[in-house]
Amino acid sequence: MPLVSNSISLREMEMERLFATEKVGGRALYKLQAVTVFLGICLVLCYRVTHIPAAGTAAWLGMLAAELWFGFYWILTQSVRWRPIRRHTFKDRLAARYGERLPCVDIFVCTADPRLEPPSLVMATVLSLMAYNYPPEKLNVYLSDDGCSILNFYALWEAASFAKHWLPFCRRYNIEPRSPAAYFAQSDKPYDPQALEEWSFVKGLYEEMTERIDSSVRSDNVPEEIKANHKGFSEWSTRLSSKDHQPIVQVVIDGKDRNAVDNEGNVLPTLVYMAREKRPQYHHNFKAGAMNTLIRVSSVISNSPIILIVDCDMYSNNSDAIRDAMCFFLDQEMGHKIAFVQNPQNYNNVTKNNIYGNSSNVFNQVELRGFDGLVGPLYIGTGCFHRREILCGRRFTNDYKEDWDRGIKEKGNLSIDQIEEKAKSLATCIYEHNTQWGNEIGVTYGSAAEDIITGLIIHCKGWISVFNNPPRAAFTGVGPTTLAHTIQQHKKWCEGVFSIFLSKYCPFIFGNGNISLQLQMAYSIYSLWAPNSLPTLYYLIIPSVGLLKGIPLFPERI
Ligand SMILES: O=c1ccn([C@@H]2O[C@H](COP(=O)(O)OP(=O)(O)O[C@H]3O[C@H](CO)[C@@H](O)[C@H](O)[C@H]3O)[C@@H](O)[C@H]2O)c(=O)[nH]1
Ligand SMILES: [Mn+2]
Repeated sequence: MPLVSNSISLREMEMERLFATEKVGGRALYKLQAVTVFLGICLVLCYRVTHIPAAGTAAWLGMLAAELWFGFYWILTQSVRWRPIRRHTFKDRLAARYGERLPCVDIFVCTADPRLEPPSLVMATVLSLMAYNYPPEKLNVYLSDDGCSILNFYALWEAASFAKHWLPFCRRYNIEPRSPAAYFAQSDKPYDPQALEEWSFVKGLYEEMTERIDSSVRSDNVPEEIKANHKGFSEWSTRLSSKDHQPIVQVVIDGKDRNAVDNEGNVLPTLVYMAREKRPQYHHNFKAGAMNTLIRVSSVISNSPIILIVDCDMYSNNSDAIRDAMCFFLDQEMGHKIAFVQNPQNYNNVTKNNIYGNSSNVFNQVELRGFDGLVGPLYIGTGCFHRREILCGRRFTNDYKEDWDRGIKEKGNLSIDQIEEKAKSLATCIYEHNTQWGNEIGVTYGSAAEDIITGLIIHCKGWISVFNNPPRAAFTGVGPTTLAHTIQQHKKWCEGVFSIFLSKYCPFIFGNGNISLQLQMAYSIYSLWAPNSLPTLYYLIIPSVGLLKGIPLFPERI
């Protein structure tokens, strides 16, 4: 009975999978609606072409041009609406198969300005990332400080000692979220007296630490007696400017050191501070430059196969997020094709009905899922797990096998000081000169939307990506709430993605032959945001002007 045995083996194969993919329902209805919209667009265009008036011809033709554009743009958007999919992971199967034999992970957090991104909040993010439900000896957290601020270094030093209490507390009570700032703001006092005692003790420690950090920020100074505690403070013995300074790499916690343990004797994750060299005469390439330096610096300290990139204002909200990502990377059928696992960018300070649309519901709930149905979501800069090799430029080949066991796990012959010196030599301004960094290797330079372009190149090299949107969001952060901030952020994004469209990375040119036409269209939705504003403005302004002047631009009777 070959049929039956076939179906059993197929079922068994399904049971082996670490994640499932399902189509989002209601597609037939959506497609029906889309066909009616398409017909509507055609009818509007027909009417425009066949009813050109004698008076106000130019304005009428302008309306036609705007409608042609809207029709074209609507067709582009269908690429991400046609077949959205949903994923879910099987962490129990991952645990059954691998136990704790999981790959090492390097976590990159970036910050740029202690005035705009308060060090105490950056530390809440760092602590949430150190507290993942993942073997701590396999976690390495790197903070890139583009502001080169002693305040951030001091805050990280404080966070390292608070982590000795925080990590066991998180583990014992299995709390969520693991950002102490978010947790204490949300959680109620526990009823159990013993738990309450510990809760109050840890909360007290956290508040005292935050107060010390905040007061040093207010006075823009770190007390002298504290500076004696760590050799790293001597880097700031001369006053440094954020735009002109030597490279700094300081291993604040060395996870390979047997003495680096929390107050219950468990290993701590490695924690590293980095401020890459900055000189006025060299371009620093913003966040992309920081990420590329971290890729190199981490390669001599931990060199993990997986890299998680997080903005400092986005804390980990789900301590299982790394295990979720591993369900994709370690899946036997698809894992070898997956370059990155992207989580949505959720904001906890923005309501669902925010008037500027900053909660990005359509993008997060519809479009990213639509991308996933094509080849996978774009890389959106934060909340993304990358494979190191692929971020460093590897092309897809079917025979490539990832070495999940890689990573520097044991103490080598070099001392920490020697490792730091080696890392510093990789964080200089001139290191990248005459190399392919920022071009063929690492995050791509030249656009304010370095993330989108990097993701596009990875897709063009044959890899796929995965969108993971678990019920409990993996990351949440602070989004813009005022009109001024919203405009500023949208301007940066619009400029960034439009510059991609005008460059050699234009999805229709660069993607031609490398990715499907649908994916080229999908990328273009965002690349064409900026020009989309022109017909929109025209459509808003000209009909009103026409109304005032008595020139009708819409049919008077239907
Ligand atoms: O020279 C710089 C500039 C920025 N950053 C950091 O980059 C992150 C993102 O910058 P931000 O100014 O907050 O931009 P957003 O508009 O919030 O960022 C979104 O858009 C960016 C560009 O598309 C992506 O890189 C981000 O990941 C994504 O969250 C922040 O953590 C900054 O600290 C640096 O490290 N160095
Ligand atoms: Mn931000």
